[in-house]
Amino acid sequence: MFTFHSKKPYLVINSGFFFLILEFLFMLMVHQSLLEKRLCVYQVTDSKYSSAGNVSGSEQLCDKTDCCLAIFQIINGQPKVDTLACGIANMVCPDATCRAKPHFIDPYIQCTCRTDLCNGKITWSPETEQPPVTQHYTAASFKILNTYVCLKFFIFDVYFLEDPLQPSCHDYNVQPLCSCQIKASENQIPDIVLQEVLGQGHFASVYQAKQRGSVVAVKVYPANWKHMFIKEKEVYELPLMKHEGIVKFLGTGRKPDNGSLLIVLQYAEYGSLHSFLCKHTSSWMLSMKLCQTLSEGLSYLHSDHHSMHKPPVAHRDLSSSNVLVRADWTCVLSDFGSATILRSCSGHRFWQDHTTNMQFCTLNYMSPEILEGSVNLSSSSYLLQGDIYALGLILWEVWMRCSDLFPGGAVPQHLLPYELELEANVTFERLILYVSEMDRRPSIPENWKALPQVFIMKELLTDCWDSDTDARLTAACVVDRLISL
Ligand SMILES: Nc1ncnc2c1ncn2[C@@H]1O[C@H](COP(=O)(O)OP(=O)(O)OP(=O)(O)O)[C@@H](O)[C@H]1O
Repeated sequence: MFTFHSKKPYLVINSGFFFLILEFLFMLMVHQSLLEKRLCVYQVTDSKYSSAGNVSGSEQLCDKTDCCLAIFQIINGQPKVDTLACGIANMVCPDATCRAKPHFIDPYIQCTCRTDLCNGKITWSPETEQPPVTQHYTAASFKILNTYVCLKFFIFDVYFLEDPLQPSCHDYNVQPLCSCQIKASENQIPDIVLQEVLGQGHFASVYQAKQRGSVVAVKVYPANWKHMFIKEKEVYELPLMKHEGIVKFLGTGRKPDNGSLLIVLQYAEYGSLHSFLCKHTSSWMLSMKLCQTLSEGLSYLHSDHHSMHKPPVAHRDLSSSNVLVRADWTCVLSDFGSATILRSCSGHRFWQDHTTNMQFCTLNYMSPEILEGSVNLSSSSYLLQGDIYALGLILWEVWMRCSDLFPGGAVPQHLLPYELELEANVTFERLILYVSEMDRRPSIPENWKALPQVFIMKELLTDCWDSDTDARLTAACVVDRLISL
């Protein structure tokens, strides 16, 4: 293997051994990079960010990623710090320094970078063609304007490549909202009188309100969350979004006193499915009505009526809190703040890379592939499949409150998925271990086994929350299976 010349020693290595050494060096580098933990500037208002690593003063030692993250809001032409912290697990950050990218959510910009404390220094060039500005931030100068991101998000972006060899594709273009689409079309809706608060979310508050004698629900976004308001409004305003399974959208408006932005919706008398299940048990027929109307709503949301310009929409934050129950015990989908419109692509190929699109979904309902960050970035169908996983969990929640499924026994209190197994405060770490690594799901009670329909129900749940995303049912199939029950 080795040949030494007497004067000049040459090392002659056979190719197998050469590659072995290369592999060893590569493993060593990987090992080193794993040992080396990234240090990021830390300044956030949302304590959830602290779970991304150990915080010491204004610095954070990242646990799950090599990337630092920075989010800025442009105010009066200058970037102001919004969030500085470690990125989320599996984030990809090709840049060594923090080079701000125009964010499709106006007026924010963001960067990810992979050198220590790189997120404390941003290079940003405003659209006005001014020379690039490099801003340094010290811990003392940070002024946090808004809480922006929580643990519950993942990140992607879309790139398109013309490919004449592939004139049509079977997938969808994940449609980012660009600032050119933002039209200030909100009108002041007259005669709205806000009454009691129905719910308080991450960005908005929902009120019961009176409008010309009718009861309506009004979602109020503070003026500085305009981008979230626009994102949700855009989904409601899609063609053919009127459906029995989707909460009726009545219009938008603006509060004259403080500029808050309003989305006016049909009022759902029982509130969220979550609060309904907390207060009520249901018969078999009622639980089937809830499940079926919910699945029909999702099936419609996912449907593609291409010729009529209704693209499929992935909800991406499906949970029992984002499903409403009307007076006739039918379910409607609501809260499209995280939804993604999947536009058909023709003559284009695309792939997705990690930049930004926030997903504020509820931890318990995050599918294994989203928890792991191992979503298939070459396809957008994973977004729909993520909804199906959440749908399976909600069906389980409904059936767990069905008195006919616990004959002679007490119906358990309402439980969120995994609440029994992992207790009320489910953490990301415990959930990923349980759901992904152990491939476990909410347990099916023993009582159910005596019932004739349980086999189909179990199969339906299993086929919704399968860890193999391609093995999951479509929402339309879920509807069919429920009808067969
Ligand atoms: N149309 C409605 N009728 C009755 N109650 C409603 C209606 N819309 C929303 N709510 C109540 O308000 C709560 C919050 O609504 P929504 O999820 O739209 O707000 P959000 O700010 O997006 O919340 P989150 O950030 O937690 O998803 C719901 O869980 C529900 O209890």
